[in-house]
Amino acid sequence: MKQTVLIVGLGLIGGSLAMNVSKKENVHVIGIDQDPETISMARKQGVIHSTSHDFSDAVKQADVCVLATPISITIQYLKQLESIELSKSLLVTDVSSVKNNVLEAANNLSHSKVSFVGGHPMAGSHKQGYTAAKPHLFENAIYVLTPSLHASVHEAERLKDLFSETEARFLTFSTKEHDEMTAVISHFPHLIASSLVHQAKQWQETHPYIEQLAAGGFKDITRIASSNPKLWQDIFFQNRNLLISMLDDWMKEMGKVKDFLQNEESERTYKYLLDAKHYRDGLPVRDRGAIPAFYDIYVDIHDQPGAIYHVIGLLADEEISIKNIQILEIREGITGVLRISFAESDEQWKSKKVLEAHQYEVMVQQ
Ligand SMILES: NC(=O)c1ccc[n+]([C@@H]2O[C@H](COP(=O)([O-])OP(=O)(O)OC[C@H]3O[C@@H](n4cnc5c(N)ncnc54)[C@H](O)[C@@H]3O)[C@@H](O)[C@H]2O)c1
Ligand SMILES: O=C(O)C(=O)C[C@]1(C(=O)O)C=C[C@@H](O)C=C1
Repeated sequence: MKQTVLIVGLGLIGGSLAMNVSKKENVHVIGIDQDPETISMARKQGVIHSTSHDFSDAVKQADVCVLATPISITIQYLKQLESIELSKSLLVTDVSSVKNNVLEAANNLSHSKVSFVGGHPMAGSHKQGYTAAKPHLFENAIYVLTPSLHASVHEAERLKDLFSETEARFLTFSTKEHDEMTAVISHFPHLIASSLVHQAKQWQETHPYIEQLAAGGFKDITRIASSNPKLWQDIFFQNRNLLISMLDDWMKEMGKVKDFLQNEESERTYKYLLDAKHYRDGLPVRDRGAIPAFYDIYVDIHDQPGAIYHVIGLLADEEISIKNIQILEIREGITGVLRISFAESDEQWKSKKVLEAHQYEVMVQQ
């Protein structure tokens, strides 16, 4: 049976989801975005089949609605649903990084035709907008579902089926569990990354060479500070209470480390670093199934003669051995993506470094 899927917000996340949903048979994708340029690119590339200037009109045609806008706007759209007259049932989901206020709005809906299952694909980028969207963005990533009070298991299953092309792995959590865990592994680290950049900026006033010295370590730990500040302002305020309490814990923890240093407690300092290393080293890297595991990178290339040859040549010059290479996406005039697989993790990271040194954009599959 043909399904009509409305995706509101075709930026990094909504655009990437649309690229997957539109691959499915019997799905008609309606896209809405406030930016006309975004709509025009998505239509040209066949990522959406039609568009609308009116949310209510589009919702009336849809079987599923995906809200992929900034969180506070997603909440406004959810509230609007209450007063829209629908002739058929509508399954609504979102992609918001913080869930408490979204789920509160969804639980408050008393529309008999609307059910809501929250969603959060745990993959992204510091980049924004449709031009940063990629069909493989969610491959192997965790996709968290947070059903509202009125949703059934069947509705969560429908979403998993709709997003099956993403190859994400679905997990269901309560809103509270979700917001606590994402505060720890995403929102708070973002705040610390921004604070480290501020510290460097202040030191640069008296040490002008700081920016030249900022190498691998500083760049790795602060990459996310280059994200869209408007989006993260929203995330911080949606998860404000948890961030405040985590800041208190962090300052206590830093006080402890300060004591180690002031009291010259080298053993305890060593143990602090060792415990962190053990936990970090033990984080799951990737799934190893029956098929031999490869270590993949994704490289953005432009649609021009010799583009693939150039990438392979750079790796060959460094004697890096490639196990597999796949062209994921090349359409005339737009960027394509190469997936290159290696047998060893070291080769994967070395390739990233080599290609980035030649201005390629590289994503490592972890
Ligand atoms: N960036 C990430 O890494 C990431 C990861 C997972 C989830 N999320 C969540 O995804 C959502 C979107 O983030 P993003 O990174 O895709 O942002 P983005 O800026 O790339 O995309 C947002 C899109 O929404 C459109 N938009 C804004 N207001 C609108 C409105 N009123 N009506 C219609 N369209 C509107 C914008 O034009 C843009 O195309 C956020 O809720 C965020 O919490 C982000
Ligand atoms: O990789 C990045 O740049 C991200 O910030 C992605 C990231 C994360 O913190 O892991 C950011 C926000 C999302 O809600 C989910 C994923």
